[in-house]
Amino acid sequence: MLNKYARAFFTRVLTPFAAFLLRRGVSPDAVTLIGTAGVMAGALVFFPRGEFFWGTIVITVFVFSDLIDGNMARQAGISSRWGAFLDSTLDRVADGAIFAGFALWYAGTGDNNALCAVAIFCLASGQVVSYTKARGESIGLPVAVNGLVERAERLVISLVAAGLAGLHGFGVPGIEILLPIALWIVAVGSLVTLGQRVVTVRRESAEADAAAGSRGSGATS
Ligand SMILES: CCCCCCCC/C=C\CCCCCCCC(=O)OC[C@H](COP(=O)(O)O[C@@H]1[C@H](O)[C@H](OP(=O)(O)O)[C@@H](O)[C@H](O)[C@H]1O)OC(=O)CCCCCCC/C=C\CCCCCCCC
Ligand SMILES: Nc1ccn([C@@H]2O[C@H](COP(=O)(O)O)[C@@H](O)[C@H]2O)c(=O)n1
Ligand SMILES: [Mg+2]
Ligand SMILES: [Mg+2]
Repeated sequence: MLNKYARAFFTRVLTPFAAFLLRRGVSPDAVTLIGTAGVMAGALVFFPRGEFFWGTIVITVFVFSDLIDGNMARQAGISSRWGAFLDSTLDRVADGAIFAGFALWYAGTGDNNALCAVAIFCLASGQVVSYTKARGESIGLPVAVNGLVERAERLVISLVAAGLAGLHGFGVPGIEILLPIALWIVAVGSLVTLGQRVVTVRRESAEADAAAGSRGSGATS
């Protein structure tokens, strides 16, 4: 949903900055790589120590690189298959680091095995949700579905909650409960999204196979 409705807004807002980086000779690939490194650092340095506010600030600064790199590539007319591969692959790395950061906190000082398991579930289910799209597209299907909790929702829900939960460290009482609530929402939402995508791929593959069958062709491996 956010991908559908918020992308146009952020494209408008970030286009001047993307143009500025291009003028300075920065490449889209460099933005992709630096952005991922920044997200990983924010998640794996701050979150395992329970420093959710500062971790979220660092991640938020760097996560927008994912909207800037493609913008730069399109403006410069250098969008490439390699860039698409790098962007999507490093998205998985960044997402893994964020939920690993939460899991490490609950496995350590946060001392809550159940929430550690929920964070690991968010990590794994998010990767599978993205894989369904990548694999569906690789076998020639459109995977045309607006899922309930796609990547943008996973990031916004968990990061807004983590940033607010981090205010507990500045003396705001009770607010740390937002992070467990967000993790449960992302976990359940990812499961629903997985179901939505599987149903879509099932329908689209049946339609494609039926169309191919009527032309005497077989399935794709
Ligand atoms: C005192 C309060 C302290 C609180 C401080 C924290 C506040 C800030 C908190 C959060 C901000 C979070 C911002 C997150 C922005 C996320 C942007 C982003 O990178 O989105 C990525 C997404 C998809 O990009 P791609 O097309 O490159 O990736 C594809 C995708 O990953 C597919 O995965 P799938 O969806 O299938 O799982 C893959 O299949 C595919 O391979 C891959 O290519 O981009 C978008 O969706 C674009 C829209 C993003 C809109 C984000 C809007 C959020 C902005 C701000 C919210 C901030 C609210 C602040 C509230 C503060 C409360 C106090
Ligand atoms: N280093 C890069 C990154 C991205 N691209 C192109 O942009 C598309 C992704 O756009 P986003 O707005 O989601 O970042 C991607 O599919 C590539 O076509 C690129 O060329 N090089
Ligand atoms: Mg990108
Ligand atoms: Mg991306």
